[in-house]
Amino acid sequence: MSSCCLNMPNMFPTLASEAFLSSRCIWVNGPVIVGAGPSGLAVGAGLKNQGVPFIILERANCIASLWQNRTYDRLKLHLPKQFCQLPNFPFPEDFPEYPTKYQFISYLESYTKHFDINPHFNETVQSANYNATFGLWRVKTIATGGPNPIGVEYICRWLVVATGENAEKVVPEFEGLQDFGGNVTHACDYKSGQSYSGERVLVVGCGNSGMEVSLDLCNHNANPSMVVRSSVHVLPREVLGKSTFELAVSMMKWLPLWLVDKILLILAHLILGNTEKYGLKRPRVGPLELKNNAGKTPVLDIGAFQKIRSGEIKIVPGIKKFSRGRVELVNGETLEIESVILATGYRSNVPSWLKENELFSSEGVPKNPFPNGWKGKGGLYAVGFTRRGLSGASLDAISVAHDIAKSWKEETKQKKKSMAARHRRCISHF
Ligand SMILES: Cc1cc2nc3c(=O)[nH]c(=O)nc-3n(C[C@H](O)[C@H](O)[C@H](O)COP(=O)(O)OP(=O)(O)OC[C@H]3O[C@@H](n4cnc5c(N)ncnc54)[C@H](O)[C@@H]3O)c2cc1C
Ligand SMILES: NC(=O)C1=CN([C@@H]2O[C@H](COP(=O)(O)OP(=O)(O)OC[C@H]3O[C@@H](n4cnc5c(N)ncnc54)[C@H](OP(=O)(O)O)[C@@H]3O)[C@@H](O)[C@H]2O)C=CC1
Ligand SMILES: O=C(O)C(=O)Cc1c[nH]c2ccccc12
Repeated sequence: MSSCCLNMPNMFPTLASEAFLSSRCIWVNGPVIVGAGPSGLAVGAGLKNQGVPFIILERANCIASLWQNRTYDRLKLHLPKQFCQLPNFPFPEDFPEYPTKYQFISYLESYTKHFDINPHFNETVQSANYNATFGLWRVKTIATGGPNPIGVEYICRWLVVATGENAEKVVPEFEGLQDFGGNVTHACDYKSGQSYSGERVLVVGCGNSGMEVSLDLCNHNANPSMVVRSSVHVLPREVLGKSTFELAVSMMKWLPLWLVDKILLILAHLILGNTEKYGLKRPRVGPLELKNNAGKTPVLDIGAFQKIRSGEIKIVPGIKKFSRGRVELVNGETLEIESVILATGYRSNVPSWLKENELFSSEGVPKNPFPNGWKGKGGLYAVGFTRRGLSGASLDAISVAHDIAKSWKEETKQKKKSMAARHRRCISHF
Protein backbone atom coordinates (compact mmCIF):
# COMPACT_ATOMS: atom_id res chain seq x y z
CA MET A 1 0.00 0.00 0.00
CA SER A 2 1.46 3.33 -0.96
CA SER A 3 -0.88 5.48 1.05
CA CYS A 4 -3.28 5.51 3.97
CA CYS A 5 -6.06 7.82 5.07
CA LEU A 6 -5.25 9.99 8.03
CA ASN A 7 -6.94 12.42 10.29
CA MET A 8 -4.12 14.92 10.14
CA PRO A 9 -3.71 17.12 13.21
CA ASN A 10 -3.81 20.87 12.60
CA MET A 11 -0.32 20.78 11.09
CA PHE A 12 -1.82 22.20 7.87
CA PRO A 13 -4.94 24.03 9.04
CA THR A 14 -7.68 24.05 6.40
CA LEU A 15 -9.44 27.33 5.65
CA ALA A 16 -13.12 27.27 6.54
CA SER A 17 -14.05 28.28 2.97
CA GLU A 18 -12.26 25.20 1.59
CA ALA A 19 -13.60 22.83 4.22
CA PHE A 20 -16.61 21.67 2.19
CA LEU A 21 -14.30 20.02 -0.35
CA SER A 22 -11.49 18.84 1.92
CA SER A 23 -13.16 15.62 2.84
CA ARG A 24 -10.13 13.34 2.61
CA CYS A 25 -6.51 13.65 3.61
CA ILE A 26 -4.06 11.01 2.45
CA TRP A 27 -0.49 10.42 3.57
CA VAL A 28 1.63 9.08 0.72
CA ASN A 29 4.61 6.93 1.64
CA GLY A 30 6.60 8.04 -1.41
CA PRO A 31 6.27 10.67 -4.13
CA VAL A 32 3.15 12.19 -5.67
CA ILE A 33 3.56 12.47 -9.44
CA VAL A 34 1.36 15.01 -11.23
CA GLY A 35 0.49 13.92 -14.79
CA ALA A 36 0.15 10.50 -16.44
CA GLY A 37 1.73 11.42 -19.77
CA PRO A 38 4.95 9.79 -20.99
CA SER A 39 6.99 11.73 -18.36
CA GLY A 40 4.90 10.71 -15.34
CA LEU A 41 4.65 7.11 -16.55
CA ALA A 42 8.43 6.89 -17.07
CA VAL A 43 9.09 8.13 -13.52
CA GLY A 44 6.52 5.63 -12.20
CA ALA A 45 8.24 2.79 -14.07
CA GLY A 46 11.64 3.78 -12.65
CA LEU A 47 10.23 3.87 -9.11
CA LYS A 48 8.49 0.50 -9.53
CA ASN A 49 11.80 -1.03 -10.59
CA GLN A 50 13.35 0.19 -7.34
CA GLY A 51 10.47 -0.81 -5.07
CA VAL A 52 9.38 2.74 -4.21
CA PRO A 53 5.62 3.31 -3.74
CA PHE A 54 4.03 6.38 -5.37
CA ILE A 55 0.79 7.75 -6.71
CA ILE A 56 0.10 9.46 -10.03
CA LEU A 57 -2.63 12.10 -10.28
CA GLU A 58 -4.10 12.69 -13.75
CA ARG A 59 -6.79 15.22 -14.65
CA ALA A 60 -8.01 13.25 -17.69
CA ASN A 61 -9.73 9.88 -17.72
CA CYS A 62 -6.82 8.09 -19.40
CA ILE A 63 -3.03 7.95 -19.70
CA ALA A 64 -1.27 10.17 -22.28
CA SER A 65 -4.27 12.45 -22.73
CA LEU A 66 -2.32 14.79 -25.02
CA TRP A 67 -1.88 11.92 -27.46
CA GLN A 68 -5.33 10.34 -26.97
CA ASN A 69 -7.56 13.42 -26.83
CA ARG A 70 -5.72 16.43 -28.20
CA THR A 71 -4.04 15.36 -31.43
CA TYR A 72 -5.25 14.88 -35.00
CA ASP A 73 -5.84 11.53 -36.66
CA ARG A 74 -2.96 11.59 -39.17
CA LEU A 75 -0.29 12.38 -36.54
CA LYS A 76 2.88 10.32 -36.53
CA LEU A 77 5.94 10.73 -34.34
CA HIS A 78 8.23 13.06 -36.26
CA LEU A 79 11.43 11.82 -34.69
CA PRO A 80 12.63 8.27 -35.43
CA LYS A 81 11.38 5.68 -32.96
CA GLN A 82 14.70 5.19 -31.13
CA PHE A 83 14.38 8.78 -29.85
CA CYS A 84 10.84 8.30 -28.60
CA GLN A 85 10.84 5.13 -26.51
CA LEU A 86 10.70 5.32 -22.73
CA PRO A 87 13.30 3.75 -20.39
CA ASN A 88 13.48 -0.04 -19.90
CA PHE A 89 10.80 -0.98 -22.44
CA PRO A 90 11.61 -0.86 -26.18
CA PHE A 91 9.04 -0.38 -28.94
CA PRO A 92 7.83 -3.62 -30.55
CA GLU A 93 10.22 -4.65 -33.33
CA ASP A 94 7.57 -4.39 -36.04
CA PHE A 95 6.94 -0.67 -35.36
CA PRO A 96 7.86 1.50 -38.37
CA GLU A 97 10.60 4.15 -38.23
CA TYR A 98 7.91 6.79 -37.49
CA PRO A 99 5.12 5.15 -35.43
CA THR A 100 1.56 6.45 -35.80
CA LYS A 101 -0.07 8.09 -32.79
CA TYR A 102 -2.21 4.96 -32.36
CA GLN A 103 0.90 2.77 -32.21
CA PHE A 104 2.51 5.15 -29.74
CA ILE A 105 -0.62 5.11 -27.53
CA SER A 106 -0.76 1.32 -27.61
CA TYR A 107 2.94 1.23 -26.63
CA LEU A 108 2.21 3.55 -23.69
CA GLU A 109 -0.70 1.35 -22.64
CA SER A 110 1.57 -1.73 -22.68
CA TYR A 111 4.16 0.26 -20.74
CA THR A 112 1.60 1.15 -18.06
CA LYS A 113 0.47 -2.46 -17.80
CA HIS A 114 3.99 -3.90 -17.82
CA PHE A 115 5.06 -1.74 -14.87
CA ASP A 116 1.66 -2.15 -13.16
CA ILE A 117 1.10 1.61 -12.93
CA ASN A 118 -2.37 2.68 -11.77
CA PRO A 119 -2.88 6.44 -12.00
CA HIS A 120 -5.75 8.17 -10.20
CA PHE A 121 -7.76 9.43 -13.19
CA ASN A 122 -10.15 12.39 -13.22
CA GLU A 123 -8.18 14.08 -10.47
CA THR A 124 -6.91 17.60 -11.17
CA VAL A 125 -4.24 19.12 -9.00
CA GLN A 126 -5.41 22.55 -7.86
CA SER A 127 -2.47 23.55 -5.68
CA ALA A 128 0.75 22.29 -4.17
CA ASN A 129 2.39 24.02 -1.19
CA TYR A 130 5.57 23.17 0.65
CA ASN A 131 5.72 23.34 4.42
CA ALA A 132 9.40 23.91 5.23
CA THR A 133 8.91 23.32 8.98
CA PHE A 134 7.77 19.76 8.42
CA GLY A 135 9.56 19.20 5.10
CA LEU A 136 6.28 18.08 3.53
CA TRP A 137 4.23 18.88 0.42
CA ARG A 138 0.48 19.39 0.60
CA VAL A 139 -1.17 18.64 -2.74
CA LYS A 140 -4.85 19.53 -3.16
CA THR A 141 -6.94 18.01 -5.90
CA ILE A 142 -10.48 17.86 -7.15
CA ALA A 143 -11.60 14.37 -8.07
CA THR A 144 -14.48 14.27 -10.54
CA GLY A 145 -14.75 10.52 -11.16
CA GLY A 146 -17.69 9.95 -8.79
CA PRO A 147 -21.23 11.32 -8.78
CA ASN A 148 -20.07 14.54 -7.05
CA PRO A 149 -16.70 16.28 -7.21
CA ILE A 150 -14.68 15.79 -4.03
CA GLY A 151 -11.61 17.54 -2.68
CA VAL A 152 -8.66 15.38 -1.69
CA GLU A 153 -5.41 16.36 0.02
CA TYR A 154 -2.20 14.40 -0.25
CA ILE A 155 0.72 14.89 2.12
CA CYS A 156 4.08 13.69 0.87
CA ARG A 157 7.85 14.18 1.07
CA TRP A 158 8.45 14.28 -2.71
CA LEU A 159 6.55 15.98 -5.52
CA VAL A 160 7.18 15.25 -9.20
CA VAL A 161 5.82 17.77 -11.72
CA ALA A 162 5.08 15.94 -15.00
CA THR A 163 2.28 18.08 -16.43
CA GLY A 164 4.17 18.84 -19.65
CA GLU A 165 5.14 21.75 -21.86
CA ASN A 166 1.84 21.45 -23.73
CA ALA A 167 -0.65 21.45 -20.82
CA GLU A 168 -2.82 24.34 -22.11
CA LYS A 169 -3.57 25.68 -25.57
CA VAL A 170 -2.46 29.20 -26.47
CA VAL A 171 -5.42 31.18 -27.84
CA PRO A 172 -4.35 34.70 -28.88
CA GLU A 173 -6.85 37.54 -28.95
CA PHE A 174 -7.72 38.97 -32.37
CA GLU A 175 -9.70 42.10 -33.08
CA GLY A 176 -13.13 41.29 -34.50
CA LEU A 177 -12.93 37.50 -34.03
CA GLN A 178 -16.22 37.58 -32.09
CA ASP A 179 -17.93 38.94 -35.27
CA PHE A 180 -16.34 36.37 -37.61
CA GLY A 181 -19.31 34.00 -37.43
CA GLY A 182 -17.52 30.89 -38.78
CA ASN A 183 -15.91 27.91 -37.16
CA VAL A 184 -12.88 28.66 -34.92
CA THR A 185 -10.94 25.62 -33.64
CA HIS A 186 -7.60 25.20 -31.91
CA ALA A 187 -5.28 22.60 -33.47
CA CYS A 188 -5.65 20.49 -30.31
CA ASP A 189 -9.34 19.95 -31.21
CA TYR A 190 -8.71 19.37 -34.93
CA LYS A 191 -9.06 15.71 -35.94
CA SER A 192 -9.20 15.64 -39.74
CA GLY A 193 -9.85 17.79 -42.80
CA GLN A 194 -12.89 15.72 -43.74
CA SER A 195 -15.42 18.24 -42.40
CA TYR A 196 -13.59 21.12 -44.15
CA SER A 197 -13.86 19.75 -47.70
CA GLY A 198 -14.36 22.61 -50.19
CA GLU A 199 -13.87 25.30 -47.52
CA ARG A 200 -11.42 28.21 -47.43
CA VAL A 201 -9.63 27.83 -44.12
CA LEU A 202 -7.23 30.20 -42.37
CA VAL A 203 -4.58 28.29 -40.44
CA VAL A 204 -2.92 30.60 -37.92
CA GLY A 205 0.67 29.54 -37.11
CA CYS A 206 3.35 27.69 -39.05
CA GLY A 207 4.96 25.34 -36.51
CA ASN A 208 4.71 21.58 -36.98
CA SER A 209 0.96 21.74 -36.15
CA GLY A 210 0.16 24.52 -38.64
CA MET A 211 2.12 22.77 -41.40
CA GLU A 212 0.58 19.34 -40.81
CA VAL A 213 -2.96 20.66 -40.42
CA SER A 214 -2.57 22.62 -43.67
CA LEU A 215 -1.29 19.51 -45.43
CA ASP A 216 -4.19 17.45 -44.08
CA LEU A 217 -6.68 20.12 -45.22
CA CYS A 218 -5.19 19.95 -48.74
CA ASN A 219 -5.51 16.18 -48.72
CA HIS A 220 -9.23 16.61 -47.95
CA ASN A 221 -9.85 19.11 -50.75
CA ALA A 222 -10.00 22.20 -48.58
CA ASN A 223 -8.15 25.46 -49.42
CA PRO A 224 -5.83 26.47 -46.59
CA SER A 225 -4.09 29.83 -46.21
CA MET A 226 -1.39 29.63 -43.54
CA VAL A 227 -0.37 32.68 -41.51
CA VAL A 228 3.40 33.20 -41.15
CA ARG A 229 3.66 36.32 -39.03
CA SER A 230 7.42 36.13 -38.37
CA SER A 231 9.77 33.37 -39.49
CA VAL A 232 10.23 29.61 -39.46
CA HIS A 233 12.91 26.99 -40.03
CA VAL A 234 11.69 24.27 -42.35
CA LEU A 235 13.98 21.24 -42.55
CA PRO A 236 13.40 18.09 -44.59
CA ARG A 237 12.50 15.22 -42.24
CA GLU A 238 15.09 13.12 -44.07
CA VAL A 239 18.33 13.71 -45.95
CA LEU A 240 19.13 10.98 -48.50
CA GLY A 241 16.85 8.58 -46.63
CA LYS A 242 18.44 9.30 -43.25
CA SER A 243 16.59 11.17 -40.49
CA THR A 244 17.72 14.81 -40.28
CA PHE A 245 17.25 14.72 -36.52
CA GLU A 246 19.44 11.62 -36.19
CA LEU A 247 22.05 13.23 -38.41
CA ALA A 248 22.03 16.34 -36.21
CA VAL A 249 22.39 14.24 -33.04
CA SER A 250 25.39 12.40 -34.54
CA MET A 251 27.06 15.63 -35.68
CA MET A 252 26.53 17.21 -32.24
CA LYS A 253 28.91 14.62 -30.77
CA TRP A 254 31.82 16.08 -32.76
CA LEU A 255 30.91 19.57 -33.84
CA PRO A 256 29.78 22.77 -32.11
CA LEU A 257 26.08 23.65 -32.31
CA TRP A 258 26.58 26.62 -34.65
CA LEU A 259 28.39 24.42 -37.16
CA VAL A 260 25.73 21.70 -37.01
CA ASP A 261 23.15 24.44 -37.65
CA LYS A 262 25.12 25.69 -40.67
CA ILE A 263 25.32 22.17 -42.11
CA LEU A 264 21.58 21.62 -41.52
CA LEU A 265 20.78 24.84 -43.34
CA ILE A 266 23.00 23.93 -46.29
CA LEU A 267 21.32 20.52 -46.53
CA ALA A 268 17.87 22.14 -46.25
CA HIS A 269 18.81 24.53 -49.06
CA LEU A 270 20.02 21.66 -51.28
CA ILE A 271 16.84 19.64 -50.74
CA LEU A 272 14.10 22.26 -50.42
CA GLY A 273 15.69 25.22 -52.22
CA ASN A 274 15.17 28.77 -51.01
CA THR A 275 12.13 28.62 -48.69
CA GLU A 276 12.08 32.43 -48.39
CA LYS A 277 10.93 32.63 -52.01
CA TYR A 278 7.60 31.19 -50.84
CA GLY A 279 7.09 33.50 -47.83
CA LEU A 280 8.82 31.28 -45.27
CA LYS A 281 11.46 33.67 -43.95
CA ARG A 282 14.16 31.91 -41.92
CA PRO A 283 15.00 33.14 -38.38
CA ARG A 284 18.46 34.73 -38.01
CA VAL A 285 19.39 32.14 -35.37
CA GLY A 286 19.99 28.55 -36.53
CA PRO A 287 17.35 25.82 -35.98
CA LEU A 288 18.96 23.95 -33.06
CA GLU A 289 20.14 27.11 -31.34
CA LEU A 290 16.61 28.52 -31.60
CA LYS A 291 15.14 25.29 -30.19
CA ASN A 292 17.61 25.40 -27.28
CA ASN A 293 17.29 29.10 -26.51
CA ALA A 294 13.69 29.91 -27.29
CA GLY A 295 12.05 26.47 -27.36
CA LYS A 296 10.87 27.02 -30.93
CA THR A 297 10.81 23.65 -32.71
CA PRO A 298 11.92 23.62 -36.35
CA VAL A 299 9.42 22.18 -38.78
CA LEU A 300 10.39 18.70 -39.93
CA ASP A 301 8.64 18.69 -43.27
CA ILE A 302 6.52 15.71 -44.26
CA GLY A 303 5.03 17.17 -47.43
CA ALA A 304 3.54 20.58 -46.60
CA PHE A 305 6.41 22.41 -48.30
CA GLN A 306 5.65 20.75 -51.64
CA LYS A 307 2.04 22.00 -51.31
CA ILE A 308 3.31 25.49 -50.50
CA ARG A 309 5.50 25.41 -53.60
CA SER A 310 2.61 24.28 -55.75
CA GLY A 311 0.37 27.01 -54.30
CA GLU A 312 -2.12 24.55 -52.78
CA ILE A 313 -1.20 25.98 -49.37
CA LYS A 314 -1.16 29.78 -49.63
CA ILE A 315 1.25 31.65 -47.34
CA VAL A 316 -0.09 34.91 -45.88
CA PRO A 317 1.38 37.50 -43.45
CA GLY A 318 0.12 38.42 -39.96
CA ILE A 319 -3.51 39.13 -39.08
CA LYS A 320 -4.83 42.66 -38.64
CA LYS A 321 -8.44 41.90 -37.78
CA PHE A 322 -11.43 39.69 -38.45
CA SER A 323 -14.90 40.66 -39.58
CA ARG A 324 -17.95 38.64 -40.70
CA GLY A 325 -16.63 35.83 -42.97
CA ARG A 326 -13.37 37.73 -43.54
CA VAL A 327 -9.87 38.34 -42.31
CA GLU A 328 -7.80 41.44 -43.01
CA LEU A 329 -4.03 40.89 -43.12
CA VAL A 330 -1.24 43.30 -42.13
CA ASN A 331 -0.40 43.88 -45.83
CA GLY A 332 -3.93 45.20 -46.40
CA GLU A 333 -5.15 42.11 -48.29
CA THR A 334 -8.56 40.71 -47.30
CA LEU A 335 -9.46 37.03 -47.53
CA GLU A 336 -12.91 35.50 -47.49
CA ILE A 337 -12.82 32.41 -45.29
CA GLU A 338 -15.25 29.92 -43.80
CA SER A 339 -13.15 28.59 -40.90
CA VAL A 340 -10.15 29.37 -38.73
CA ILE A 341 -7.75 26.88 -37.16
CA LEU A 342 -5.50 28.25 -34.44
CA ALA A 343 -2.22 26.33 -34.62
CA THR A 344 -0.81 28.84 -32.16
CA GLY A 345 0.91 26.48 -29.75
CA TYR A 346 0.79 25.46 -26.10
CA ARG A 347 2.07 26.42 -22.67
CA SER A 348 2.76 24.95 -19.26
CA ASN A 349 0.11 25.28 -16.51
CA VAL A 350 2.51 24.90 -13.57
CA PRO A 351 2.22 28.55 -12.37
CA SER A 352 -1.53 28.08 -11.87
CA TRP A 353 -1.11 25.40 -9.18
CA LEU A 354 2.48 25.06 -7.91
CA LYS A 355 3.27 27.56 -5.15
CA GLU A 356 7.02 27.72 -5.74
CA ASN A 357 9.34 30.07 -7.58
CA GLU A 358 12.86 28.70 -7.28
CA LEU A 359 12.89 25.69 -9.60
CA PHE A 360 10.19 27.01 -11.97
CA SER A 361 10.08 30.32 -13.84
CA SER A 362 6.95 32.42 -14.21
CA GLU A 363 6.42 30.63 -17.58
CA GLY A 364 6.12 27.33 -15.70
CA VAL A 365 9.35 25.74 -16.92
CA PRO A 366 12.56 25.09 -14.95
CA LYS A 367 14.84 28.13 -14.76
CA ASN A 368 17.99 26.05 -15.21
CA PRO A 369 18.48 24.72 -18.72
CA PHE A 370 18.97 21.04 -19.59
CA PRO A 371 20.47 18.94 -18.01
CA ASN A 372 20.22 20.87 -14.73
CA GLY A 373 16.50 21.57 -14.48
CA TRP A 374 15.11 18.39 -12.96
CA LYS A 375 15.76 18.87 -9.25
CA GLY A 376 14.57 21.59 -6.90
CA LYS A 377 14.63 21.94 -3.13
CA GLY A 378 12.54 20.12 -0.55
CA GLY A 379 11.91 17.00 -2.64
CA LEU A 380 10.59 18.86 -5.71
CA TYR A 381 11.29 17.47 -9.21
CA ALA A 382 10.46 18.43 -12.82
CA VAL A 383 10.24 15.90 -15.66
CA GLY A 384 9.57 16.63 -19.33
CA PHE A 385 10.38 20.34 -19.50
CA THR A 386 13.67 20.11 -21.39
CA ARG A 387 12.43 21.18 -24.86
CA ARG A 388 13.86 17.89 -26.04
CA GLY A 389 10.67 15.94 -26.55
CA LEU A 390 10.37 12.34 -25.41
CA SER A 391 14.10 11.66 -25.26
CA GLY A 392 14.56 14.59 -22.85
CA ALA A 393 11.64 13.33 -20.75
CA SER A 394 13.22 9.86 -20.53
CA LEU A 395 16.56 11.26 -19.35
CA ASP A 396 14.82 13.37 -16.69
CA ALA A 397 12.73 10.40 -15.55
CA ILE A 398 15.80 8.20 -15.02
CA SER A 399 17.55 10.89 -12.93
CA VAL A 400 14.43 11.66 -10.89
CA ALA A 401 13.46 8.05 -10.13
CA HIS A 402 17.03 7.29 -9.10
CA ASP A 403 17.31 10.33 -6.84
CA ILE A 404 13.97 9.75 -5.13
CA ALA A 405 14.67 6.03 -4.64
CA LYS A 406 17.97 6.91 -2.96
CA SER A 407 16.44 9.29 -0.44
CA TRP A 408 13.31 7.14 0.07
CA LYS A 409 15.51 4.16 0.94
CA GLU A 410 17.65 6.23 3.33
CA GLU A 411 14.59 7.61 5.10
CA THR A 412 12.91 4.21 5.23
CA LYS A 413 16.09 2.67 6.70
CA GLN A 414 16.25 5.52 9.22
CA LYS A 415 12.61 5.00 10.17
CA LYS A 416 13.13 1.23 10.52
CA LYS A 417 16.16 1.85 12.76
CA SER A 418 14.29 4.20 15.07
CA MET A 419 11.29 1.83 15.17
CA ALA A 420 13.63 -1.06 16.05
CA ALA A 421 15.26 1.06 18.78
CA ARG A 422 11.82 1.96 20.15
CA HIS A 423 10.87 -1.74 20.02
CA ARG A 424 14.04 -2.70 21.95
CA ARG A 425 13.33 -0.03 24.57
CA CYS A 426 9.78 -1.35 24.94
CA ILE A 427 11.02 -4.92 25.39
CA SER A 428 13.66 -3.87 27.97
CA HIS A 429 10.87 -2.13 29.95
CA PHE A 430 9.03 -5.43 30.41
C1 LIG B 1 1.10 17.32 -31.59
C2 LIG B 1 2.36 16.97 -30.85
C3 LIG B 1 3.24 16.03 -31.37
C4 LIG B 1 4.43 15.71 -30.71
N1 LIG B 1 5.29 14.82 -31.27
C5 LIG B 1 6.46 14.50 -30.67
C6 LIG B 1 7.38 13.56 -31.24
O1 LIG B 1 7.16 13.03 -32.32
N2 LIG B 1 8.52 13.27 -30.58
C7 LIG B 1 8.80 13.84 -29.39
O2 LIG B 1 9.84 13.53 -28.82
N3 LIG B 1 7.95 14.74 -28.82
C8 LIG B 1 6.80 15.08 -29.43
N4 LIG B 1 5.93 15.99 -28.87
C9 LIG B 1 6.28 16.63 -27.60
C10 LIG B 1 5.44 16.10 -26.41
O3 LIG B 1 5.59 17.08 -25.45
C11 LIG B 1 5.88 14.75 -25.91
O4 LIG B 1 5.68 13.81 -26.90
C12 LIG B 1 5.17 14.19 -24.69
O5 LIG B 1 3.77 14.09 -24.81
C13 LIG B 1 5.52 14.90 -23.43
O6 LIG B 1 5.09 14.11 -22.35
P1 LIG B 1 4.74 14.71 -20.94
O7 LIG B 1 4.30 13.56 -20.10
O8 LIG B 1 5.85 15.54 -20.45
O9 LIG B 1 3.52 15.70 -21.20
P2 LIG B 1 2.04 15.34 -21.65
O10 LIG B 1 2.03 14.27 -22.66
O11 LIG B 1 1.39 16.63 -22.00
O12 LIG B 1 1.38 14.76 -20.30
C14 LIG B 1 1.09 15.58 -19.18
C15 LIG B 1 -0.14 15.04 -18.46
O13 LIG B 1 -0.37 15.85 -17.31
C16 LIG B 1 -1.77 16.03 -17.14
N5 LIG B 1 -2.01 17.24 -16.35
C17 LIG B 1 -1.75 18.52 -16.71
N6 LIG B 1 -2.10 19.36 -15.71
C18 LIG B 1 -2.56 18.58 -14.69
C19 LIG B 1 -3.05 18.86 -13.38
N7 LIG B 1 -3.12 20.12 -12.92
N8 LIG B 1 -3.47 17.83 -12.59
C20 LIG B 1 -3.40 16.54 -13.06
N9 LIG B 1 -2.93 16.22 -14.29
C21 LIG B 1 -2.51 17.24 -15.09
C22 LIG B 1 -2.28 16.13 -18.57
O14 LIG B 1 -3.67 15.84 -18.65
C23 LIG B 1 -1.40 15.12 -19.31
O15 LIG B 1 -2.01 13.85 -19.40
C24 LIG B 1 4.74 16.34 -29.49
C25 LIG B 1 3.84 17.29 -28.96
C26 LIG B 1 2.66 17.60 -29.63
C27 LIG B 1 1.74 18.64 -29.06
N1 LIG C 1 4.40 15.23 -35.99
C1 LIG C 1 4.77 15.69 -34.83
O1 LIG C 1 5.47 15.02 -34.11
C2 LIG C 1 4.30 17.03 -34.38
C3 LIG C 1 4.93 17.65 -33.33
N2 LIG C 1 4.46 18.82 -32.81
C4 LIG C 1 5.16 19.45 -31.68
O2 LIG C 1 4.24 20.06 -30.79
C5 LIG C 1 4.79 21.24 -30.24
C6 LIG C 1 3.84 22.41 -30.49
O3 LIG C 1 3.84 22.72 -31.89
P1 LIG C 1 2.84 23.77 -32.52
O4 LIG C 1 1.47 23.43 -32.06
O5 LIG C 1 3.11 23.85 -33.96
O6 LIG C 1 3.20 25.14 -31.77
P2 LIG C 1 4.48 26.12 -31.95
O7 LIG C 1 4.60 26.82 -30.65
O8 LIG C 1 5.64 25.37 -32.45
O9 LIG C 1 4.03 27.14 -33.09
C7 LIG C 1 3.08 28.13 -32.86
C8 LIG C 1 2.91 28.95 -34.11
O10 LIG C 1 1.84 29.87 -33.93
C9 LIG C 1 2.28 31.17 -34.31
N3 LIG C 1 1.50 32.18 -33.59
C10 LIG C 1 1.30 32.28 -32.25
N4 LIG C 1 0.53 33.36 -31.98
C11 LIG C 1 0.23 33.93 -33.17
C12 LIG C 1 -0.52 35.07 -33.55
N5 LIG C 1 -1.12 35.86 -32.64
N6 LIG C 1 -0.62 35.38 -34.87
C13 LIG C 1 0.00 34.61 -35.79
N7 LIG C 1 0.72 33.53 -35.49
C14 LIG C 1 0.84 33.18 -34.19
C15 LIG C 1 3.75 31.18 -33.98
O11 LIG C 1 4.39 32.23 -34.67
P3 LIG C 1 5.71 32.95 -34.08
O12 LIG C 1 6.82 31.97 -34.33
O13 LIG C 1 5.80 34.17 -34.86
O14 LIG C 1 5.48 33.17 -32.62
C16 LIG C 1 4.14 29.79 -34.48
O15 LIG C 1 4.29 29.78 -35.87
C17 LIG C 1 6.13 21.45 -30.93
O16 LIG C 1 7.13 21.01 -30.08
C18 LIG C 1 6.03 20.57 -32.15
O17 LIG C 1 7.26 20.07 -32.61
C19 LIG C 1 3.36 19.43 -33.37
C20 LIG C 1 2.73 18.86 -34.43
C21 LIG C 1 3.16 17.65 -35.05
O1 LIG D 1 8.44 17.52 -31.25
C1 LIG D 1 8.86 18.12 -30.29
O2 LIG D 1 8.20 18.93 -29.68
C2 LIG D 1 10.17 17.91 -29.77
O3 LIG D 1 10.48 18.58 -28.83
C3 LIG D 1 11.08 16.95 -30.42
C4 LIG D 1 12.36 17.59 -30.67
C5 LIG D 1 13.35 17.73 -29.77
N1 LIG D 1 14.39 18.37 -30.37
C6 LIG D 1 14.06 18.66 -31.64
C7 LIG D 1 14.78 19.30 -32.62
C8 LIG D 1 14.20 19.42 -33.85
C9 LIG D 1 12.92 18.94 -34.05
C10 LIG D 1 12.20 18.32 -33.05
C11 LIG D 1 12.80 18.18 -31.83
